[in-house]
Amino acid sequence: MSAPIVRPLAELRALVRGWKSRGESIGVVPTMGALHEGHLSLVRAAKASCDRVIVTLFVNPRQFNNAEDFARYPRTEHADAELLGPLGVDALFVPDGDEVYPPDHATVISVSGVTAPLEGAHRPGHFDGVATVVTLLLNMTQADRAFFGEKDWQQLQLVRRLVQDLKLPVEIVPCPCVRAGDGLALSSRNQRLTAEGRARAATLPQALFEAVARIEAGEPAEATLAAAQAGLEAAGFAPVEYLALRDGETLGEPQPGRPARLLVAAWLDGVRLIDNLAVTLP
Ligand SMILES: Nc1ncnc2c1ncn2[C@@H]1O[C@H](COP(=O)(O)OP(=O)(O)OP(=O)(O)O)[C@@H](O)[C@H]1O
Ligand SMILES: CC(C)(CO)[C@@H](O)C(=O)[O-]
Ligand code: BAL
Repeated sequence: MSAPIVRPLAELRALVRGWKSRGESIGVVPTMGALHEGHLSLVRAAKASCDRVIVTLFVNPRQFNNAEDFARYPRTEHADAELLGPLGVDALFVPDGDEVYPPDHATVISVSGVTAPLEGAHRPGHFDGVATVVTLLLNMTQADRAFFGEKDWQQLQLVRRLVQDLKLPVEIVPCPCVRAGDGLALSSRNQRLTAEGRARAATLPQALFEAVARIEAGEPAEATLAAAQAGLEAAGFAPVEYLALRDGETLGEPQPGRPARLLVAAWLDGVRLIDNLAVTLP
């Protein structure tokens, strides 16, 4: 059986009111659809700790800095609902664009600092779109807990900052990145790779794992990252937008004694891939 699709906000609000009146906790998993095992792991985490689970599916036009990327983004709503049914999802909320952003919508949520480098620098406007829609989705669902994947590490730090700063009454639950057998982080954009490109894409996580091992063994980060980038370019990644060692929370310069993160964004055959790993600085 498919998960029930809910479109009007009024219908979602009625469900939420009923659940809250019975004291049931609500978890939300925000997505842009084209669901895969990465998303399903978030849903399972939500089911494990919440009485009710809402998955949202909204391909948010405001976070696409590239019109072609928006147009090509996979849209598989009915297959998504079928995948979610057996997991016991209570509602797949698929709001209409006009209800999320009516013509007179005039509010933008902008988080500074953590959003400035990396994705923020390469996708202008992207994080304003994410912050605005996440705030809307949290308000629309009234969730007690919201589940986000560590695959989108910088997005996760943005959401944590946003929730703290706006004092939103929701707990943000980070969920580990789910990878294919060859290490590639699952992502709906992987579907755009050819079979040959998909095989080569595993070079990306392999380069990250190797660089992390070297840095943790005490090799100088700068030279290690330069070698890793050259390896990626030799494997056909072009351009490598960034391959950077950062503080895991602020995304600023890494600090001794604090968790660090190695993050990458690189294009392979016209498909933009991102990934990241934890680094314990020696
Ligand atoms: N491999 C994964 N492991 C864990 N969580 C994931 C994974 N992929 C996506 N997520 C999480 O699922 C949520 C929805 O992500 P989204 O719908 O953008 O999926 P996606 O596959 O990452 O798509 P995209 O191709 O846009 O990157 C986010 O919190 C994201 O971090
Ligand atoms: C959090 C999110 C659903 C907001 O549109 C999106 O950025 C995503 O899928 O990671
Ligand atoms: N998973 C992040 C959504 C995006 O790339 O727009």
